[in-house]
Amino acid sequence: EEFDTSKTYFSVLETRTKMLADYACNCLNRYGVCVIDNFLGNGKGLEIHEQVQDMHRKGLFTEGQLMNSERGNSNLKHVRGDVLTWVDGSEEGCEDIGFLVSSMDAVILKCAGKLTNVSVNGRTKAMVACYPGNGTQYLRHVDNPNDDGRCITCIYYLNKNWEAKKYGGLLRIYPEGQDRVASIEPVFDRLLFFWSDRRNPHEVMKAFKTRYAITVWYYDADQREKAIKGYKGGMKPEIVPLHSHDQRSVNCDT
Ligand SMILES: COc1ccc2cc(-c3cnc(C(=O)NCC(=O)O)c(O)c3)ccc2c1
Ligand SMILES: [Mn+2]
Repeated sequence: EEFDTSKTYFSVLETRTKMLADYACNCLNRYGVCVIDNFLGNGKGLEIHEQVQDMHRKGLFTEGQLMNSERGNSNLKHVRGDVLTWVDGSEEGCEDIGFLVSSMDAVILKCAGKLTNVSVNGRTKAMVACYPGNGTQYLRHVDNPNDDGRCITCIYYLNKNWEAKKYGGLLRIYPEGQDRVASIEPVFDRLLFFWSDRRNPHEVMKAFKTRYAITVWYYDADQREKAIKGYKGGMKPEIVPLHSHDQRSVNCDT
């Protein structure tokens, strides 16, 4: 009978997503950091890069907001120089970003029950960020220092032929209590997961070429519940349910 390629495609995708999830859980539980290269492949990666460049050209990026703690700093550019915009991936011209966050969700959904002390029940929208490349950086910080509910930072890099020696822009993570530094190049089609809390102080080194990244933060159900009750400012705990590829929003524990 007719060879059903679509079924084969989805079963291969399913198997690969499960394999990536197992790898991510092992790395996160053991090292607190996980790097996956060639996440979506050259074609899809280029489409996402194209959409982000279009958004940038249309002037949709704004100056990176500063958290209250950073506001005290007089020269705001000095703390962080990224410009950014938030998308949920359903907007006009953001379809490929939508595909990316669904692919991130698909991996996280398959991690259910296998991440130490974490039960993911949602995420932020996608933050599309650009370091303009005029020596802009992001000084050492912790994404979630005050238990605002975010447990995993997930970053997808879009930068073709990135050479850290020439363009800088390394992400440096200083895992708490370890004398090791993770230096991560923001290379095209690279996906990165790391715990968002104090276990992973990190910085973005000065970038001398336009540097694009798309980030989502995943929420832990319990921590977010508590954060909502005692909400005291900071990253607003707006939550997006996870979407697997058939666009149904599913809860991890179903
Ligand atoms: C209250 O509104 C906002 C709005 C946006 C915010 C964005 C960040 C942020 C945090 N981390 C990084 C980072 O570490 N990037 C690493 C890399 O690009 O390799 C980054 O680029 C941006 C933090 C707080 C925010 C608060
Ligand atoms: Mn950060």
